[in-house]
Amino acid sequence: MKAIQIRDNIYWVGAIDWSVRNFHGYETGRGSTYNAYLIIDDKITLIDSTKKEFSAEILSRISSVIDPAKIDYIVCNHLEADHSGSMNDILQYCPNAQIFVSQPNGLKNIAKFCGEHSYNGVKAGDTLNIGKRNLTFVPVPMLHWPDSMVTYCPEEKILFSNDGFGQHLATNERFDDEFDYSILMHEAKKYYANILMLYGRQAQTTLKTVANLDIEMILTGHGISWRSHIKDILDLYNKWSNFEADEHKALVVFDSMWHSTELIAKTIGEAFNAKGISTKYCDLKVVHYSDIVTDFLDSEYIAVGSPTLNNNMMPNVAAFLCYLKGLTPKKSNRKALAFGSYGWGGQSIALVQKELEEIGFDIFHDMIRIANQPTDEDLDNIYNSIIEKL
Ligand SMILES: Cc1cc2nc3c(=O)[nH]c(=O)nc-3n(C[C@H](O)[C@H](O)[C@H](O)COP(=O)(O)O)c2cc1C
Repeated sequence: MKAIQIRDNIYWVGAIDWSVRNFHGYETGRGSTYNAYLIIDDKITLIDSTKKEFSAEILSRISSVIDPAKIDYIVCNHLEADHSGSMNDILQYCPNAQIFVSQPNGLKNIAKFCGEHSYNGVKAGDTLNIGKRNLTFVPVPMLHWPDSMVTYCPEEKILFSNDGFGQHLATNERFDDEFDYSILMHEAKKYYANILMLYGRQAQTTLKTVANLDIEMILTGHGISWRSHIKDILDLYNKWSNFEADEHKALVVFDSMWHSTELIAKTIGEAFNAKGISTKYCDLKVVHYSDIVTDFLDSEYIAVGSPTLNNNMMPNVAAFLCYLKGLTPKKSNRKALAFGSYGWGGQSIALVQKELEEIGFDIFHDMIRIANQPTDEDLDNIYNSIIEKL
């Protein structure tokens, strides 16, 4: 397989994963890529690698430019196996290559990911000269692991951003001006929501650092890289990392066995719409939670409903709330409501509300509990009561 030239003597040598549909629970309907970059300078330098399953692919792309035995330096911006998994296989060809990883967090753990080798720890601002070019290391802890860092090349004005600004997208195109803009931005938002939403503070710190750099290209660790829409993606990261909500957006998330909770969900949505708040229905039987959190990222309101099943909420709803709880920053101040139908005990609704409170949402309306199927009168009451609160 061939490398793709990015600039003179800089190549993309990553792998395209057309088939991946589940990435640690995140539904990746458009696949993904594991991006790695090769710089040919006095010291031949590889930046990041791929999942282990793609060792042959990265090695063949590297081999289309140089003999992998000639690699002098490898930069590991992030230990996670999608960026480091093939490093051990690559090192079989260039056992004397020097490896650079963040210090202390990368250095502490890299052997567990890449095997026993000699590693060099780098700190904020450390610079590695590779010939005509320099590489400056900028650790970005918890964006999204403790070891995460980005690498900047001032001579090229390129930021190798690893997981920052990436998207899960399998594509032969490498740059933002070669690909459908709205799909790209949607996937960038989905990536931020599912991987980085919890780490808004760290993203803000990174954005401040990035703002001081002269950047012509952001070469990402996944999907498409940025050269024409850098300002757009930085502005969006600023908005997302501030956790800014649109007061005209609501989500109604539910599961339902016999449609009663579903009827309540539709009524709640109609009330939102009547107040000019655009509402998305998310039936957990068919909408994946990684898509729901993408919409949640900028929705002011969220209503979550579950019928009672065996004294509990539905498993789908519990899974969604568990995922949402893990990703939502503290003090999020989003507005929430619990609802559902039940047959006798009706425990699910209070359990949902408790989870919403624990996540830190403002409960803007009393929980809605309806025994069995809601009557027209029940639905009218729900509609009017919600209108009153909005
Ligand atoms: C398998 C099963 C278990 C149930 N367990 C409970 C329960 O423990 N407590 C309760 O109040 N209702 C229970 N119900 C009744 C449902 O909550 C009730 O039928 C409700 O109206 C269903 O809402 P839905 O139409 O949104 O699915 C159960 C129903 C089924 C089918």
